[in-house]
Amino acid sequence: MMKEAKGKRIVVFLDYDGTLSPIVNDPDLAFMSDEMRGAVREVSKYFPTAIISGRSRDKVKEFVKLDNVYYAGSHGMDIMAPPEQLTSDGKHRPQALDRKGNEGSFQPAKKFLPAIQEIFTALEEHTRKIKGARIEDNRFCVSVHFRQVREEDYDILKEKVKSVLESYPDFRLTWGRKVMEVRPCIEWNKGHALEYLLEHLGLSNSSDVLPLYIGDDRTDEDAFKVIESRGQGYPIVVSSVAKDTKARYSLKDPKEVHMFLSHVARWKKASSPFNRSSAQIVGIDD
Ligand SMILES: O=P(O)(O)OC[C@H]1O[C@H](O[C@H]2O[C@H](CO)[C@@H](O)[C@H](O)[C@H]2O)[C@H](O)[C@@H](O)[C@@H]1O
Repeated sequence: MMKEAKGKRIVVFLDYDGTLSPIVNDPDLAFMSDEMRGAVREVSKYFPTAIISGRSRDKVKEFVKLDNVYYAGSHGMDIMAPPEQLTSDGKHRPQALDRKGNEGSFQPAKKFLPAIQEIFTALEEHTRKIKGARIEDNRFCVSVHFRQVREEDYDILKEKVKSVLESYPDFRLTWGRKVMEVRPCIEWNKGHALEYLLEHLGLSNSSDVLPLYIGDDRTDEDAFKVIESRGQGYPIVVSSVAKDTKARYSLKDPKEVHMFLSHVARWKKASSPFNRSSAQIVGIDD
C-alpha cells in the first residue's frame, strides 16, 4: 500500500461508530480513546481528513474533538469544513461548502428538517413502551436502536416504526448494526459525501489522488463503491469476521484502525523532506 501511495495525494475518510470507537450498548457513551484521537490528529496533519458518520455533525464533533478535520454528519447530509484550510501550496482554502459559495455547512436535505423532527417525536411516542428501544436524533435522520430490545419485541418495534413512516412517504428505512435509520429519500449517501469532499478539495479529477476510507457498517459500502469505481484508493472494512463487502482491505477492530492510522502518519512523517536530517537530504548516508 505504502509503495503505491508514494508521491500520490492521500485523502482520509473515517466512519465513527465501530471504526474510531468500539460498539457499546449506550450510544451516548461511544467515546473515542485519547490514543485514537492522537492518531487521527497525526494523520490530519499530513492529509485532508474527514469523519463521515450517521450521527449528527455536532454529536460526532463532540466525540472526536478535533478542529482540523471535516465533519460530515447525518450520513453526509451535513458537511462542515474545518475553520481554515491550508492547501499544499500554502494558500488558504475558503470554508464555504455549498455550491453557491456561501459559508457554513452543506446540507442537501435541509427542506426535510421539519418532517424529520415530527418523525422523531412520533417515534419516541410510539416506542416508549418497548423496553430498551432508543430513539436518537441525528439531525437529518433518526436512529431507532434495538441493541437492548428483547428479541421477542423486535418485530413489534419494527412494525411501529413502519407504521409511523406510512405517513411520511418521502422517508425510507435502512438497517445498520442493531439500528434502524430513518432518512429522507434523496440520492445522497456517504459515497456522495466522499465525492463532494474531493471536489471541494479540488481533487476530484486528479489521477494521483488516493482516497482511503475506513468503515464498519452497511452505509460505508456506498463509499467503498465510489472508491472502487474510481479505480484508485483504499476501501477498508472494519470487521472481525468475513463479510460481503465492496472493500478490498480489512482491519479487525478499532484497535487495528488505531495501529493502521498511526503507521500511516509515521510513514508520511518519515518520508517528508522537512523531517529528514540534513545528512539524509544531501544524500551522504544513502
Ligand atoms: O455511520 P456511523 O458513524 O457508523 O453511525 C451509524 C450509527 O452509529 C451509532 O450506532 C452504533 O453505535 C452505537 C454505539 O456503539 C451502538 O449502540 C449501536 O448499536 C450501533 O448501531 C449511532 O448511535 C447511530 O445513530 C448511527 O446511525
